[in-house]
Amino acid sequence: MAYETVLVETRGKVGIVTLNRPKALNALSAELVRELGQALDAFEADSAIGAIVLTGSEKAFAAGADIKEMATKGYMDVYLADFITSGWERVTTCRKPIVAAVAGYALGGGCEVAMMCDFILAADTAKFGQPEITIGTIPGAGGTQRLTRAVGKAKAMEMVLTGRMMDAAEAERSGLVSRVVPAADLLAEAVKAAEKMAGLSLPVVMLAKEAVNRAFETTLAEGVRFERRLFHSTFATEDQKEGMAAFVEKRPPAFRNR
Ligand SMILES: CC(C)(O)CC(=O)SCCNC(=O)CCNC(=O)[C@H](O)C(C)(C)COP(=O)(O)OP(=O)(O)OC[C@H]1O[C@@H](n2cnc3c(N)ncnc32)[C@H](O)[C@@H]1OP(=O)(O)O
Repeated sequence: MAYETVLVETRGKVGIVTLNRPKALNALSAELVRELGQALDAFEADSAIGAIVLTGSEKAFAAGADIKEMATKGYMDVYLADFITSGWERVTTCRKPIVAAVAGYALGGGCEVAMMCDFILAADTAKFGQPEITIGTIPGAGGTQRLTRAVGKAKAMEMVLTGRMMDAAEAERSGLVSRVVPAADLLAEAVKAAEKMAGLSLPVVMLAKEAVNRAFETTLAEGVRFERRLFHSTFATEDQKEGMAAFVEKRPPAFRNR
């Protein structure tokens, strides 16, 4: 598949998608979002891939939806096309784990796409924000919801109502990102985390991801019941037998994704 706006590569069991519109700070055009979806489809379908890294450039993970493409749209254009939902949420339906590796700006839709990933590793240069209010609109790809769940109401309100950006250190303190690393190490660290996941049992990793995501959708009691059922189901896998036998026998496990 030939891509124009993303670069796609593999390193062992890790698929890497790099957003690639450097002159527009990786603004998320319709074409880029479509190609991102195609790249994720390809990695999901590839049984050799166990985890995915989504990244951008040194200057920008992504500076948001493409404002030039969006500026003249009318209500019927955005309503009938269900603008933002269609295509963008492909990241949230990906069953394999996705790490966002963020350097530079992750603004508007860029911040929203990063938050759709399973976790965010940030370079010390990263800046997160929802500046839509400064251009006369509001977040439309989950920013008001996911940011609030990640950092709490006070910080989310300030960011959404004023457009203030958060730097990497504040993002880590606030729970938006899992870790901050030097910019030069960002991709290597993200690939290392992805390799770790890709070396585990894919079905069990998928179950774990599903269980954590359920925490955002349900009550504590329901979530705990759901988790217990998934936990029980791991005992039907060959990989649970292999993982525990390997521990007892003091050898590395050889998972077969079964
Ligand atoms: C998804 C929704 C619904 O939530 C909506 C959104 O995402 S709305 C978009 C939210 N994002 C923003 O408002 C950020 C817009 N960008 C900026 O504020 C600045 O570009 C910056 C602070 C990120 C960086 O500033 P600077 O270093 O001065 O670079 P620029 O000269 O401004 O930008 C370089 C180049 O990139 C183009 N650009 C940047 N962001 C976008 C964008 N979101 N859409 C389209 N194009 C963008 C910018 O226009 C420049 O290109 P040229 O005009 O020089 O060709």
